[in-house]
Amino acid sequence: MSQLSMDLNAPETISAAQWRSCVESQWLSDFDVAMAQWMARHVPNAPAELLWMAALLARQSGQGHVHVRISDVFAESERYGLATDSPAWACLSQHTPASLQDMLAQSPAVANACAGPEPLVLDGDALYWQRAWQEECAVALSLRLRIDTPVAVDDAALDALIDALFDQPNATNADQRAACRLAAQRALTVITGGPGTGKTTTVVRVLAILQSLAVDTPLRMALAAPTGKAAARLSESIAQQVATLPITPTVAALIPTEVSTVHRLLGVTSRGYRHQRSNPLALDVLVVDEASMLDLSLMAALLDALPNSARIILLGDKDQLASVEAGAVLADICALEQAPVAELRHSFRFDASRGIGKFAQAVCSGHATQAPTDDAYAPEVRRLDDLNALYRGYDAYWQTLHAGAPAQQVLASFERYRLLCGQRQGSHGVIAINAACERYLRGWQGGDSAWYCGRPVMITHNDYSLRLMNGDIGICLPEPSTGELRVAFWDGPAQAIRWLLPSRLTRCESVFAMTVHKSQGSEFTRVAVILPKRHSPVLTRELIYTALTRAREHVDFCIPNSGVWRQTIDERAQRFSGLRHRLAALAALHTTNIS
Ligand SMILES: Nc1ncnc2c1ncn2[C@@H]1O[C@H](COP(=O)(O)OP(=O)(O)OP(=O)(O)O)[C@@H](O)[C@H]1O
Repeated sequence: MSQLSMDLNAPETISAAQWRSCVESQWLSDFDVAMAQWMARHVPNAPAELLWMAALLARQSGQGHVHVRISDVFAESERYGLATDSPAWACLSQHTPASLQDMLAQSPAVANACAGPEPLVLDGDALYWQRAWQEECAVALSLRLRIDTPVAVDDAALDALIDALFDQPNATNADQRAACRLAAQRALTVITGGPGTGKTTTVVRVLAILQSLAVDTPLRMALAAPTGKAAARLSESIAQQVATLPITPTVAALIPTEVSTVHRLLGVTSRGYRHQRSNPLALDVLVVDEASMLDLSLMAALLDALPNSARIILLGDKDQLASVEAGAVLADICALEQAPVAELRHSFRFDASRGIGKFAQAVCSGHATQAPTDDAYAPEVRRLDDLNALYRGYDAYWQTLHAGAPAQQVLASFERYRLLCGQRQGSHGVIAINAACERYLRGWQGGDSAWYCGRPVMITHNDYSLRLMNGDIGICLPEPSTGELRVAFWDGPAQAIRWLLPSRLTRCESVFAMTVHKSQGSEFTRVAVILPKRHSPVLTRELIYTALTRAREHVDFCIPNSGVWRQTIDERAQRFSGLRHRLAALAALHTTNIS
């Protein structure tokens, strides 16, 4: 789908010149136009209104929204990028929201809140792609079923297990104890908290409790995360935690320590996922870490593959950015009334009264309206606008590299520092900063080949034949036995290295800098956050919070325009979806049926 591009010979309800001007003004992408043109070819006499709305829906989906509400388009046309002098607005504004809704409802391309062959669905005044509508309905039903299913637990046994696994109740473990209780009593639980609040500590205890309560029946439990990086991090900390628990060897042996990616768990094949309703996963309990990164489509696939009897425990930080793809499932569940959510508020990593911990709270609450220039957050958080100084953050990596250290050390050294940009484009975007950082670091090395010793690359798509996932990072180094340049990747949890020929990596890019979005699920000792000179809607409070909490010890902020900082803190990330509403409506239906 992403290969689609504008078709200059498409039927001319809307002229090629009009489409081109939408792309040139950056209101639409080539892909958005191609989607509308596809509609023009397949729907006889498609009116211009339908095509503009299809293009607008494609644009909004690209920004992570699941649907477009017609009333919102009229009430907030600016938010949708509809300039008053644009041909799209000239066409749409001839209508009232109700008349546009009626017109769309008459179209053979639009189904009326039901599954069917039509590419679009109108549900109330919300317009969806057919697939997204079906996924949202399925996710809502499956989550609601679990929220409403009571789980019988022996309370006395549960209390005894919690007492055995935790110190006496105190201010720092009270939330964790409550999270364990909730997770034992519910078929769906969200355990949310910022960095180092004990999500892993808690979930390991939850698994020990569930297994102990099941007595002699071994539970089939699995752990998964949306990215390879997040899976590797969880694997490491779970294994450490299980080893320290006061539990019997039998229970310990049943707690999984291997963490798979969600894609791998589902078993990706060329025809879709191996596990789905007709071939469900053989599981009683599934834990998904970094659940804020789960998009609607992946969540739908996961729930489809899980038997209804399986419990789900989602771990994540509800204040972080949502998934790259459309949807915000974790945030939607957390926003429900009486949601099965346990929040861990005490951070064991950051002191809430200083540095990163204090600044993260100020960002989250919207109080950090001043860029971090004062001493309130120093020395952990600094403002540093000199880009060359930020590039020098890679000095230690460059030294490890040129000392001829083994690949493991070079990869580990690279993981200690990262430049994080708010966006891809522009003079302070990922593309330009990567190029500038490469020039700066390579200055003395000479040569201009694309593949050079020390080039770090990130894979930009899932490549199952090479066992590489979107987001995996490798470094170009001389392979020790031949001295030839190859790309070194971590291979499994045992610190092994896999070497691949650069020419086999067809879709990858240099990664001295990455977007904050792409950094989700990763952690570094130090990060530098680079904001652009002009504000854009992707710059939000949640983006700053996510960037800041990627760092374990230190954060530098490069803020070329102080006004952009304030606008960014004032802007909230919003995802338009019907999931929250659908979950609430299903609860109301349930209550009515019972009464
Ligand atoms: N109740 C507790 N008492 C003492 N130390 C704790 C407690 N809970 C967690 N810790 C410690 O705090 C640190 C962070 O815990 P943990 O890794 O479970 O947090 P997390 O929320 O999963 O972190 P991350 O943000 O990396 O995902 C660990 O060193 C852990 O041992």
